[in-house]
This record gives sequence, C-alpha cells and structure tokens, in this order.
Amino acid sequence: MSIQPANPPASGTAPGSEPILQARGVTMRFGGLTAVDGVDLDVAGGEIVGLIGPNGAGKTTFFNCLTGLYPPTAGSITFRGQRLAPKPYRVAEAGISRTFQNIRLFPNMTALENVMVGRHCRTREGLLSAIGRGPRYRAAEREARQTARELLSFLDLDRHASAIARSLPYGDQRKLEIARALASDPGLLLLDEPAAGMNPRETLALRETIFKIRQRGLSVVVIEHDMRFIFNLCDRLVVLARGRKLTEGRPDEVRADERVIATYLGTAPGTAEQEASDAR
Ligand SMILES: Nc1ncnc2c1ncn2[C@@H]1O[C@H](COP(=O)(O)OP(=O)(O)OP(=O)(O)O)[C@@H](O)[C@H]1O
Repeated sequence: MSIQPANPPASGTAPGSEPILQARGVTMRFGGLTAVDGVDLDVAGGEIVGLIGPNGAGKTTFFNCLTGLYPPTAGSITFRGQRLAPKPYRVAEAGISRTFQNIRLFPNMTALENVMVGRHCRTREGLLSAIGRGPRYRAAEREARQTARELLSFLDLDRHASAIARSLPYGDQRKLEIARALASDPGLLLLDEPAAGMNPRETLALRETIFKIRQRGLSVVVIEHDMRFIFNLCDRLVVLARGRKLTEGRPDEVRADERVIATYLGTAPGTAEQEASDAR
C-alpha cells in the first residue's frame, strides 16, 4: 500500500526527479571560523526541504552562499543545470528568491509597491526608458502591478494593497515578504525563519501557504526553529551542526536519529493534529 502525502507536489515535479539545485562542498570561512564546512544539498523540483540545527550552526550563512550574498570560500552551486555566479542579482535572475530572518520590507512604501519592487529583475526596462516613461515602460509597469495584485491575492493580502508596509500586522508583513520574493517568478524559494514571531494560528496558515506555493511548481527550502512546524511541513530535513551536515532524511527518520535528539531536539516535536488544536 502506498501512502499519499497530504499535500502532494505539483504534477511533473515529484521529489526524486532531477534536482533543480545542487550545492557541492559549500564552505564559508570568516577568518579562523569555518561557519559552513563542505555542505552538499540537492533539492528536487516541487520539494520542501527543512534546514535545521542549533544557533550558530551555519544555516543562514549557507543561505547567504546559495543566494550570492557571500561568495563561498569553496564549493559550487548549480541551479537548473547552470553553475551560479556568486552575485545576488544573477542568482535572482536565475530563479532563486529568498526572505530574511529579520523583515526587510520597504517600510514606508505600500504593500503593492513592495511587491512591484520584487518584480524588478524580470522587467527589461533600463534607466532611459524609466526617465522617458515611454509606452514600453508603462507596459512593464502595468504588468508588474498586475503580477503584484495577483500575488497579494494569492497570499490573502489584497485588503492591504494600499496600506503602508510598516502598518501591517507582523504576520502579514512576513507574508508580504514572501509575496515580494515570489514576484521575481522564482523556481526555488528560500525562507529564513518565516514563522518567527507568529502565533499558532498564523503558523498553521503559513504552512498552508507554503503548500500552495509548492502547488505552483516551486521548490522551497526553509530554515526554522519551530520544530513542530518544520516537521509537519517538510518532505525532507537536513540537520546542520557546527557548519557540517549532521544528517538528512525524511522527518520520521530525523526525528528518530539519536544524534539529532542529543544535539538539537531534546524531545520529539508534536504532531500536525496538536498544531491544529493549538491554533484553534
Ligand atoms: N559575516 C560574518 N562574519 C563573521 N562571522 C559570521 C558572519 N556571519 C555568521 N558568522 C558566524 O558564523 C556562524 C554561523 O552563523 P549563522 O548565522 O549562519 O548560524 P545559524 O545556524 O543561522 O544560526 P541562528 O539559528 O542563530 O540564526 C556563527 O558562529 C556566526 O557568528
């Protein structure tokens, strides 16, 4: 008997297919400190992967390497078969987008404008076109606005379209960051502690949102300290400790791994049913 996942990936992008992301031997040294030490990571199309580990394990540094914010000291990153140049705008153009641990919205712009900014790397209009505001510029602007509206609606934020970003409730600001990251039309979304500061109801809604994102055909890698959230979300978990990969596997495998329990978990995370009950 086969067990159907509760939220199967979009058709044609089943986990186990050719990886869209391949990171090999990624290493990042800061002076004498090796923050990330020879980490490999494969992510399949439509897969949701959790990156967990104690504080200082190197999770965010690894994200920073994947997104070109830090050129890794060693190793390579290949996305959709192309080796990535370690430059954030190149990585965004290639189709990897991210959110940050601390919210990085433009606080005094509206929600709609924040998402439109995220569309920028997909518009071809240069400075002269922008100054002249010719027909091509206006068409690109119209397209960006339409995409931004669609994404606000996808994340159930349409009522906030004209609101100034900093005035939004905290959970909605986090969702707005995701909308902005989706505006660049990525194939892979990296979320750095998306549930931080959320209440149980918001966390549960976030899980559903990430499943919906996967249904659009994206792969997602999530860093998160909320163990119940991450164990009930991911197809696969990768555990980092002191910059190295301690282990990886399905949530049930990782949950039972003695080293993970000793290094990080302490006790087993709660079930999806407990999560739903807390949110009520
Ligand atoms: N720019 C930097 N310069 C020097 N050291 C850094 C830098 N960024 C991170 N580190 C160090 O690298 C190590 C890994 O940090 P990192 O933030 O990647 O861990 P993390 O697993 O994301 O932790 P947390 O869960 O607390 O966010 C830490 O010892 C940190 O102090």
